[in-house]
Amino acid sequence: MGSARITVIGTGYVGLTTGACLASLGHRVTCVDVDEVKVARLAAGRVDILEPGLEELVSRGLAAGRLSFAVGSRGSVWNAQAVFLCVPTPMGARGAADLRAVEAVVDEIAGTLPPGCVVITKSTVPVGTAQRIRDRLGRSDVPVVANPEFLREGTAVSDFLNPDRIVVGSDDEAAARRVAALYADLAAPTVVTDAASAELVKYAANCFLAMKLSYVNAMAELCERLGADILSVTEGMGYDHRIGRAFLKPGPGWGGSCLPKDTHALVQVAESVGFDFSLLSAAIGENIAQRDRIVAKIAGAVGGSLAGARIGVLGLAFKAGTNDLRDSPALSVTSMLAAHGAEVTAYDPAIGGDLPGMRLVDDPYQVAKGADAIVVLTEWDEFRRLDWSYLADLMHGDAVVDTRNLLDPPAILAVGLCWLGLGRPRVRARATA
Ligand SMILES: NC(=O)C1=CN([C@@H]2O[C@H](COP(=O)(O)OP(=O)(O)OC[C@H]3O[C@@H](n4cnc5c(N)ncnc54)[C@H](O)[C@@H]3O)[C@@H](O)[C@H]2O)C=CC1
Ligand SMILES: O=C(O)[C@H]1O[C@H](OP(=O)(O)OP(=O)(O)OC[C@H]2O[C@@H](n3ccc(=O)[nH]c3=O)[C@H](O)[C@@H]2O)[C@H](O)[C@@H](O)[C@@H]1O
Repeated sequence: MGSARITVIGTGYVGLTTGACLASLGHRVTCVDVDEVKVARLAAGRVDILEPGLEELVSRGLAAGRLSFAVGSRGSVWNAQAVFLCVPTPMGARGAADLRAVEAVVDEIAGTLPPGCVVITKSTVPVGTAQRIRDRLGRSDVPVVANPEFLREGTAVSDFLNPDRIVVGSDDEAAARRVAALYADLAAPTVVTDAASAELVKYAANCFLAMKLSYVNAMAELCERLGADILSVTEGMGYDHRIGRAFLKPGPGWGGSCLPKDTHALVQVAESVGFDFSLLSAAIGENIAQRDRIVAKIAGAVGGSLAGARIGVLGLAFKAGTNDLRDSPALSVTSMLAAHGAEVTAYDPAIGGDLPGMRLVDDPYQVAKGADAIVVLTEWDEFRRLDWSYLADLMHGDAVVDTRNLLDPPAILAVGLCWLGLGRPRVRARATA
């Protein structure tokens, strides 16, 4: 397909990035959503999610006439050659993926899809979904192709345009190759396979990453108990090409809109075919334990009890570079602190407004006023550049709990504060030791 007519349904992180990037590759793209306000803002070139380069790409697409926005999918597919489904597939009952949005869209478009148009699942969907969509569409002239997306939030545009690989799977190989051709200009390694394998690649990759993180978080805990330093341990591991350096940073647990729901969904899919995926279940359990350990560490830093303790939190997003709070470990930790009776004041450079269980402020120094401890939960770069001497003056206590190992311990030590990282030796100022 040289320049194709494409409809993208769902304009969230994946849909909007897909639409804007495909338009930048020369395709003519209509992006559709049920949210009328969002569509109106996008049509005016306004992007509300924090994604470097996305707003510029949307503006360029609009100006070139290659990108447009519409409400409702039924009227937006009649002349499409390819329709991408990018709607949410959140965690549903017993951890399974909730496919109601996908099914609703399929029902809406079934009657208006032109013959030969390819329907593509870019949403993360369990094995068998492409087949179920085919059955639901009831259209022998409309092939369905699974084409999972691997972009990360915060780097969505650059990940989409520089993918490690493209995966396309269908029981109609020609249709899979037509979809692969949409990305020809990206010159990425391409896996052309059956639909079930393509669907499983996505879960296999996300769940592997989640297991790697649970492993490294457990290793950090072991380092603390054994007197080793996780930085040296992961450095030593990372030089092994079979392991690699990426995804070896301990933190307050892995979160976000995908790893948590996808791990649960795969455990559930395995269960449905009689396989107890205990390895993956253990990684999920380890992720819950990690949050408990962080809360215990903070309690220990303020003398054992959180009741009445004043905790200043730096960072709420599930990772730096995004304003997404979905399944953020930072939010679970802050709500656990509040549930234990702590008074939480929090700051995040990308988050404003009101959040339950905390006072949200718009200046990092305000979290320090009268605080017994400052806790770093998201690895925003700007926290490295804070004036720790000023923060120490504002604080009541002396503990800095750095759950991302982000800060420079000697700088904290130099102003008389105590630094506690994850899996690292505790650093305490000599005067207060
Ligand atoms: N967020 C991410 O980094 C990634 C997400 N995914 C997968 O992509 C899918 C979408 O995720 P996000 O983009 O994060 O979701 P999102 O929540 O950011 O956006 C989804 C959009 O779909 C719209 N929508 C819902 N029902 C609709 C309908 N019936 N018709 C039209 N629009 C509808 C919503 O209004 C919203 O704008 C999920 O399956 C997710 O697992 C895959 C890779 C990366
Ligand atoms: O399916 C998805 O939605 C996406 O899920 C993740 O991307 P994302 O959710 O944007 O976040 P990651 O960068 O993977 O981070 C996930 C969590 O792990 C944590 N993390 C990551 C790396 C690390 O070294 N340490 C660590 O604690 C992050 O803080 C965050 O809470 C995958 O990385 C993407 O490939 C995938 O497309």
